[in-house]
Amino acid sequence: MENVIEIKNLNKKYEDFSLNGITLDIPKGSIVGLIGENGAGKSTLISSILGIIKSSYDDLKIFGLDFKTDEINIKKDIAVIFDQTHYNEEFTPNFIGKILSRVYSNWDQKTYLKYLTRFKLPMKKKIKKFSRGMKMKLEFAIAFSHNAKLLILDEATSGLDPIVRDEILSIIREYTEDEDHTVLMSSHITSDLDKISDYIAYIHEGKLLFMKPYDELREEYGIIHAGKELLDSLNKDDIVGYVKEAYNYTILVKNRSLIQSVFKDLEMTRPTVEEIMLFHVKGGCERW
Ligand SMILES: Nc1ncnc2c1ncn2[C@@H]1O[C@H](COP(=O)(O)OP(=O)(O)OP(=O)(O)O)[C@@H](O)[C@H]1O
Repeated sequence: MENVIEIKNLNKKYEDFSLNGITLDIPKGSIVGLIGENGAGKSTLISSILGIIKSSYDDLKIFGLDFKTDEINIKKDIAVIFDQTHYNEEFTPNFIGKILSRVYSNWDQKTYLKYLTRFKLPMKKKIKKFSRGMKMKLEFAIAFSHNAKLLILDEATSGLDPIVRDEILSIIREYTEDEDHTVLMSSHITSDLDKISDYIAYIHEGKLLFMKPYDELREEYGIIHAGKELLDSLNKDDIVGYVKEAYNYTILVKNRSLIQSVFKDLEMTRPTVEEIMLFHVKGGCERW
């Protein structure tokens, strides 16, 4: 499988935090959801990949090109959307189009106008008068108008209402219908990632815990509601974490099919991304 991003042993050290030995491949044509608690290192990783902050690594390739020698070429094909617009709020979409047509050699003004119309964004209104949803849609219109092959979103959908978020998820899905298009997306709204991710990459305290296909995750893990007796009879290595509720335990297990083959009548549900994250972080505890 072709990879759009290949990172080998990326490290970044701050005084009180370090990203440690991140090795990660992002497959072409996929949507990769990047998860992790506050301060886990998601933004630091994204900024490192983009060269916004300086990090060390054994290898960083994007589109098969070496980031150290081809940064400028690589960046032409990347669009990044953060949780805030980085355009001057005095600008209008009309003016931004004019500027960007000079910045990007592959700027497509027709496509830009098409998206502005589709998103109902007024050409001549200053961005400062836009709602947050409108600002994010403008970012997407821009990203899609210079034919970016890699879209990186860092908390881009936070603070948006469910309807706008849903619309944005549809736009992202539509974007990846072209198999040359890839998305790396960090979000705390894990239900959004449940809806669209092909892979989940999980960063915890500066380390990559795993990067796995979403379907495999749902296949591998299971949620069990049971009593202490069952908790005690499970193989300890299969228990990712558990929570004691009023009358029983909620347990996140690995090796779901193996457990099911031993405990045939046991009811197991498939966990959401949020449950996988919570149980990994909290381990075994009385309650969250
Ligand atoms: N410029 C900086 N100088 C020192 N420490 C920093 C700097 N930028 C980030 N950090 C620290 O690095 C750690 C990781 O931050 P980062 O923003 O990457 O986490 P995150 O996973 O994106 O968190 P969140 O979900 O809250 O956005 C934090 O402890 C933060 O304080």
